[in-house]
Amino acid sequence: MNQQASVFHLGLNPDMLKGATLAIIPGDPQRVERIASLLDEPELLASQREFTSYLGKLDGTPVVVCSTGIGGPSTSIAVEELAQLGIRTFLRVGTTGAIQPHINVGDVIVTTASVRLDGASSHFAPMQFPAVADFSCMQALNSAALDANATCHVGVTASSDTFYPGQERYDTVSGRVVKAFQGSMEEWQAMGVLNFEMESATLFTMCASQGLKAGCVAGVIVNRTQQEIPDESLMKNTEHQAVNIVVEAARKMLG
Ligand SMILES: O=P(O)(O)O[C@H]1O[C@H](CO)[C@@H](O)[C@H]1O
Ligand SMILES: O=c1cc[nH]c(=O)[nH]1
Repeated sequence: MNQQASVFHLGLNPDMLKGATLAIIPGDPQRVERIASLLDEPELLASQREFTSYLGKLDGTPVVVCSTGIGGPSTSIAVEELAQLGIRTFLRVGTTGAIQPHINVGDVIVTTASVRLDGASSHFAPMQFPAVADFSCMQALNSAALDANATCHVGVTASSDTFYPGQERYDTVSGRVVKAFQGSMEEWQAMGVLNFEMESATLFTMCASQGLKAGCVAGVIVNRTQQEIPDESLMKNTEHQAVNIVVEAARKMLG
């Protein structure tokens, strides 16, 4: 904490959180206001770098919404500093690329555990430690998805530091992917991995290894077996569905 008792990056101090213990954490700062609008009495707290935060209430209980930015390093900062401020449960809501043919754009995925294709998680626990979601968070997210009549897939996610090589994308300047990732998507598919995203490995490892709870729901905006570029209008609807689900899951966690 600095001299004003604010944490280093988020621009928040303990008084501002009013005792909140649960945070909803999207990657995109622009998603924060939309999530906060579904809470009672939403109030902008701070906006610094990739970290925009709001406080709101669900059935009278304070809830924080704070963006993590893209990837493990910034996610680790957001989660660390929110935990310093008293947050104990983290519900990530993101967008994702599915890699199994039966998953459609518009579906949602609740992650049970993540393949640790990130670097930040190894700063919290050795690679033998699983990046596993908290069971009660998974249950709340799955139940909220069913209540919303969403098509929900529950399973393992590959969570990568990079959007391009780590997710075996060849539509890059060089057109190359390093050998370590060539053929990796096919291998994950064969192992039943559902999707790619970029934060859950760090989030789950740091939470599971430090007595914190974490869950992750993501809206499917592309299916990598069909297309690389998302349809903008479908993307917004998918994102909104995932947002509605995470807010209702938060309500269940607090109830
Ligand atoms: O939509 P968000 O939450 O940012 O999540 C996904 O989108 C970003 C990549 O486009 C990565 O952060 C990935 O995890
Ligand atoms: O393919 C995708 C889509 C969203 N986010 C990712 O990390 N990958």
